[in-house]
Amino acid sequence: MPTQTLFHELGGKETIALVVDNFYVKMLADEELKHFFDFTDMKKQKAHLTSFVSFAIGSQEAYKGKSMKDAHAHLQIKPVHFQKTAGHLIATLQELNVPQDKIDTIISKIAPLQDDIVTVKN
Ligand code: HEM
Repeated sequence: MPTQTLFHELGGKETIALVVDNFYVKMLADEELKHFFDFTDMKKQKAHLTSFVSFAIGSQEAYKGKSMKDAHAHLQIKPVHFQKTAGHLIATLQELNVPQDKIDTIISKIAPLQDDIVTVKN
C-alpha cells in the first residue's frame, strides 16, 4: 500500500475546509489584517485556499488558482503581515489538535512562499 499523504492523514478536504474556515475567523478578527479582505468574496477565497493547502500537502486534485505572486502583487503585504498570518494558521491547527510534527510540515510548505507574497520588504 502506498504511504498516506498528509492530506489524507488529516482527513482530506473536509478537514482542510474546516481549518480554512477557522483560520479566516482569526484573520477577519485581526485589526491589522482584516482590511486586506474588504473587497474579497470570502466564499471563493476559502475555496481557493482550501484547494491550495490541500494540494501543498498531497491532494491529487491540482490547484487551479493564481500563482502566489499574481494573487498578492497588488496588496502591499509586509513581512509582519505574513508572520501574523502564519501565526493564525498555526494557532488554528493547534486548536484542532493537529500534532505538532504535522503542523511543522504544513508550515514548511507555506514559509518559502513569503518571497512571492510579501511585496513591501521592510
Ligand atoms: C501564508 C501564506 C498564504 C497563502 C498560502 C495564501 C493563499 C492564497 C490563495 C490560494 C489565494 C487565491 C488566489 C486566487 O484567487 O486564485 C490568495 C489570495 C489572497 N490573499 Fe493570500 N495567501 C497567503 C498569505 C496572505 C497574506 C499574508 C495576506 C494578507 C495579510 C493574504 C491576503 C490575500 C488576499 C487579500 C487575497 C486576494 C483576495 C481577492 O482576490 O480579493 N494572503 N491567497
